[in-house]
Amino acid sequence: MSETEQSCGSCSSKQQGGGANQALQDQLIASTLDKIKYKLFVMSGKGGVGKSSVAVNLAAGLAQLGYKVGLMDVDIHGPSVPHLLGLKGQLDIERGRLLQPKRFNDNLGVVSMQSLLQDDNQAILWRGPMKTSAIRQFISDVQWGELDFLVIDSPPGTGDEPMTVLRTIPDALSVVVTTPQQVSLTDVRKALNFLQHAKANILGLVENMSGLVCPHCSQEIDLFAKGGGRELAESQHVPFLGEVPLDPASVVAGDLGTPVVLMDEDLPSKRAFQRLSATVAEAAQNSLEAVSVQGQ
Ligand SMILES: Nc1ncnc2c1ncn2[C@@H]1O[C@H](COP(=O)(O)OP(=O)(O)OP(=O)(O)O)[C@@H](O)[C@H]1O
Repeated sequence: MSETEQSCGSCSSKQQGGGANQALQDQLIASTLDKIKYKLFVMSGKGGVGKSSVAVNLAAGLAQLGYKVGLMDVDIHGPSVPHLLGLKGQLDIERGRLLQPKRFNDNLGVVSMQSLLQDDNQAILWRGPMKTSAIRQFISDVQWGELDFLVIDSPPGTGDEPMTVLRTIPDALSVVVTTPQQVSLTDVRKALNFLQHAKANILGLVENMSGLVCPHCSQEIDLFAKGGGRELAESQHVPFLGEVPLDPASVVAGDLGTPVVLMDEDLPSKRAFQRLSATVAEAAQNSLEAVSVQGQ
């Protein structure tokens, strides 16, 4: 594996074209986002808590409910969305044309920054400004059309990528993912501070890996304790959106490229993601209504 400074296909085509015009890009971003009703920004304070799994299953769960959904993965360094959905290959990039999302099914289209890179195995050494410009370009250059929901998966933490997404999509509703362990809860507190500082809209908190359902006896074991996410949400006055158990089937589903929420079997994590999707859809609708009432 070689390490290199690399630009994505989309960036390089614009550079050849004479550099991006910021005002024009702002217009393009605004016209893309205008056609999308709700933008869900899935984030976490800590890596490995299941943020991408939540983003993928939430997108697939909303699509299953009949909504038109887009899923955008802006994790440049560790994109897992294409793997979790079994999507391979790069997006077609033609100079001067908008990018078309890959279709996962009739209701769900997907784009990942990984599919813009020339070589999946190359480590990328992008610094802050490059990431910011690549993400803005990525948001402006995808032709989503009319969508009910755009689900955005970003890298963990409070770095350049989350900040760029929040600045570019000010009406994004943040869904914060945590696990019940103390170390994750401490990081999520920092993530909530970051969101408040960025004046972001917080839709609520999800507790992932919340108890383990034994595949043999179906008894629930509190492997990493349970309920810390709900308690934290209450103490921080943030809505609690739901909990998803630790379910080995979820890992198998991910490796098969099928979100667990779409599996045929009746699984604890499938049921949890279905509940979460319905709760999120309702919370998003309520939040938009609240904003329009405040604006009257
Ligand atoms: N509810 C769950 N039950 C069992 N395994 C899970 C669950 N949620 C996530 N996982 C597994 O945990 C691992 C990490 O999940 P995932 O990649 O979604 O986390 P992440 O927070 O997005 O990670 P990163 O910080 O790298 O972006 C994966 O192997 C995934 O299959």
